[in-house]
Parts: sequence; C-alpha cells; structure tokens
Amino acid sequence: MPLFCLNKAKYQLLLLPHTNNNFVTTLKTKNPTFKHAENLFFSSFFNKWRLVSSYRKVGFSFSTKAAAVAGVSSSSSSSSSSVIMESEKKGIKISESGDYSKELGIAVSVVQMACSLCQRVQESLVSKTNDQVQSKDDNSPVTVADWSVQATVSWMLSECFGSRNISIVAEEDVQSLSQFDSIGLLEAVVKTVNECLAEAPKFGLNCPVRALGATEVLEAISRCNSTGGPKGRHWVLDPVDGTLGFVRGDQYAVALAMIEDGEVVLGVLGCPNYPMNKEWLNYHHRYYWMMSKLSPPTSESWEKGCVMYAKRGSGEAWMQPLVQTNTKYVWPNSARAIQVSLIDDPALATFCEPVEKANSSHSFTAGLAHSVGLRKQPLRVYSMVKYAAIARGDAEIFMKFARAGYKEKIWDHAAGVIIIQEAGGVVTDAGGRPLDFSKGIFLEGLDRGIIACSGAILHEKIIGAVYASWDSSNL
Ligand SMILES: Nc1ncnc2c1ncn2[C@@H]1O[C@H](COP(=O)(O)O)[C@@H](OP(=O)(O)O)[C@H]1O
Ligand SMILES: [Mg+2]
Repeated sequence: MPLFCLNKAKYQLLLLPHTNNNFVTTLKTKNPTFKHAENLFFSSFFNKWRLVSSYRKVGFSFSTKAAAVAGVSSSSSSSSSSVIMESEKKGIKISESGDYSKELGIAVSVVQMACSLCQRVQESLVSKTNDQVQSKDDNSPVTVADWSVQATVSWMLSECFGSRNISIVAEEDVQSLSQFDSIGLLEAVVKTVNECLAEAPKFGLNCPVRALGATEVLEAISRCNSTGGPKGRHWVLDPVDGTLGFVRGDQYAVALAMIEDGEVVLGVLGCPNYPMNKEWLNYHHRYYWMMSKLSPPTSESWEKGCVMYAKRGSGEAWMQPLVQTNTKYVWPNSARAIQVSLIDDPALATFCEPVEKANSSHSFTAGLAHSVGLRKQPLRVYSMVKYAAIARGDAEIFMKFARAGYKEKIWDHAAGVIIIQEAGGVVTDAGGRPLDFSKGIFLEGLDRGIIACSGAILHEKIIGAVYASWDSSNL
C-alpha cells in the first residue's frame, strides 16, 4: 500500500488500491462536511482507487491556494514568466512543487486567449440592430473559430513544451481548410490566429516574433493529429464545443485537458457566455428551462464569462473571470474556489441535458427524472457548460443518453469530468463505471450513457433508475 507525501506542508496523500484500475477520487478533509464525506464514501464504491487527501496546514490566503492548486511554478518556462512576476509582485508565494503546475498555468492562459478569440468571432455573428444571431448557411464563422482556436492552442503548447514532444488530440482536421477553394476561409483563419497570438503577452505568454503564415497555421492545426491512448501524455482539445450554441449566440465552451497514462490529470473549461454570477443568465421557460443569452446587469463592469480548472488529486476546483478587452490577466488572484451543490433531495435537484434531442434522449431522461422524484423542469444547455454548471453548484445532475451506436469522444468530456470530480462530484457511465480515457479518441466501453452528479446519493438513485427502466426503453 503506497504512501505518498506530496508537498508535505499541504497534503498527505494515501493511495489505496482497491482493484487494478487507476481511477482516483478525493476525500476532502479540509473544512469537512458530513455531506461531502458521505458523498465521497459512496463514490468510492464506483472508483477503484481511493485517494485520501488531507490538508495539514491551513491558513493560506485564498490566492495562494489557487496558485498552489492551479499555479505556475517558479521553474516555469519564460512563456509564463510575466504571470509569475505579477504574482510575486503581490507577495504571493507560488507553489514550488505540485505536479503539472506549469502545465496547468499555461493551459489556463491559453484557454483564456482562445475564449477571447471566440468572443470576437461570435460577436461578429450578432447583428447590432436586433441582437439576433445570423446563422450563416455555410457556417463559416463557426469553422473560423474552430480552426483558429485549434491553431492557436497547438502553436502555444508547442512553443511552451516543444513541438517534437507534444501529442495533441483535437476535433478538427486540416483537409477542407487546405483545399484550393477554401482560400478565403484560410485567410480568415490566419488573420484570426495572428490577432489572437499578438495578444499573448497580455496573458503572460510569448507571442511569435513575426506573424504566422498560412503554412505555419496549417501545420499547427494538423499537429493535433494524435489518437491518444493508454501510455504517455496527451493534450485533448475541443476548440469550440457546442457548435450550435456558438452559432446561436448561446452557450459553448473551449475545453482543454491533459491525459497522462490513460488518466485525465488536468482540465480547463472556458465558458465565454457563462457569467461568474448565475443571476446574469436568462432562461427560457416553457416545458423546460434553457440556459440562454446573457442579460447584463446595469453596472458597467460584469464578468460575462469564466474559466474553470482543476488538477487531479488536489481536491479543489477553481473559477476565474474571463479577461475583458481592456483588462490584463492577473494570475491567479481572481480565482475563486468552486464546489458542487449540497442538495441531495431529488425534489430540489435540477438536472441538465443537451438542448438537441438528437444528441440525447429527452424522453428517457424524463422517465428517469419522474422515477427518482426530480420535480424541476430539465435545464437544457449546449456544450460542456453542463459540466461547469454541476461543478459550481448551479445544478445537481447531468444525464446524456446518445442513440445506440454513437461513440462519445474524449474531447467532449475530459475537462468537464475532472473539474466536477475535484469539485466534489461523481461522474460515471450509466452502469456506474468510471469513463475510460485510455482507449484513444473514443470513450470505448461506455455503458449506455453518462451520469454526472453533485453527490453519490443522487448518483446512486439515477443509476438504480437506469437499471430499472432500461429494458423497457427504446434505446
Ligand atoms: N448524434 C449525437 N449524439 C450525441 N452527441 C453528439 C451527436 N452529435 C454530436 N454530438 C456531440 O455533442 C456535442 C454537443 O453537445 P451538446 O449536445 O451537449 O451541446 C457535440 O460537440 P461539438 O458541438 O463540439 O461538435 C458533439 O461532440
Ligand atoms: Mg464537442
């Protein structure tokens, strides 16, 4: 039974192998609540390894903890040096140990950059006169955002970690972009990428010495051709998750995760239209709620979007506001800890699901909701923002049941899963087993669907209801 001491002052980590699977959950003992301990006890039923993490030293400042969990180590590359300097100026001692600190610090900065790129492109879709999104037939603005984010993230990660060493699994390929008749699209992507990269110093990263040409942009996109797998380190990127939400001016996400030896170890979720304060969201009411466009408060300054992040085994997840046009990125002072909801009564719980019924059976989830006693209308949300909603306690349950034969991709889940788990929640397939990120691009072996819950009590009820009703369903 191995015992690890990681950053002795702060954590004592005890790894308890239950079986030979390497799934990990965290039992929080800092400010423990019975509720969380109970949730995590239950969740250990589904997890094959158990990681018990206890804070030994308390009294860190809020920002110091954010730096320790997500922070940038003093050994980070020059790319993140201005981020470090900014923190040091403020007297924050940055974690000198902590695995993946450099990777997470860079990943959060890169996602911040990508989100501001997406915001600019999405704004170009919105008509100034009627505030309605013009959904173009050729979907070109969407693809400009997809390819531009992929190129930017790929270029930045390669710059920070070396293009030879890096493996990136991402959604877009380069084929249609490099065709002769796509020249206009390619030009738009190159322009968007260069505009975004020019802002890198604002995010504490280095920009290229000169603007990238089309060949370099195509190279950066096509470098993301890894297929992942059980060994080694793989970055996993969904450049614009929730394409429909993006086109409709609604919710979408930029999702970046890192997998090491088949396990997700870092997750960063940029949610440009998910404000720090949920009161700023609009909901459509009818037979369901739909998280929708923003209704800004009257005050000038408001935090329109957010970036969430977590590191495996830290037992903490964090959220920071999206950087606005005229503000400089300050790391990590603006981060706030997030936690899942403590509600475990189905009558009070809210469940989320995809907006599109083509992506998940609304009738099956309605049956499950009824049988476990969920009373509220479902909350329909585009993209991985559903994971974000569970992680920060805005909803308690996310269910997705795709049609038979659909294979879920790792980039649609990796970042969201780790953020929920570190915020205290539980994510499994509908059979109660951990999602397996070690098999390449797809979540192979996924049993029926995906269930993410704020706690084990709700989770157990949903899984029980799936078993009870599956045979009589049409799925
Ligand atoms: N037939 C299908 N069934 C289930 N999921 C699907 C699907 N077709 C696409 N998806 C996935 O669902 C994601 C959108 O999630 P949601 O429906 O929750 O908004 C898509 O991400 P992209 O929009 O990045 O392609 C895509 O990966
Ligand atoms: Mg997606």
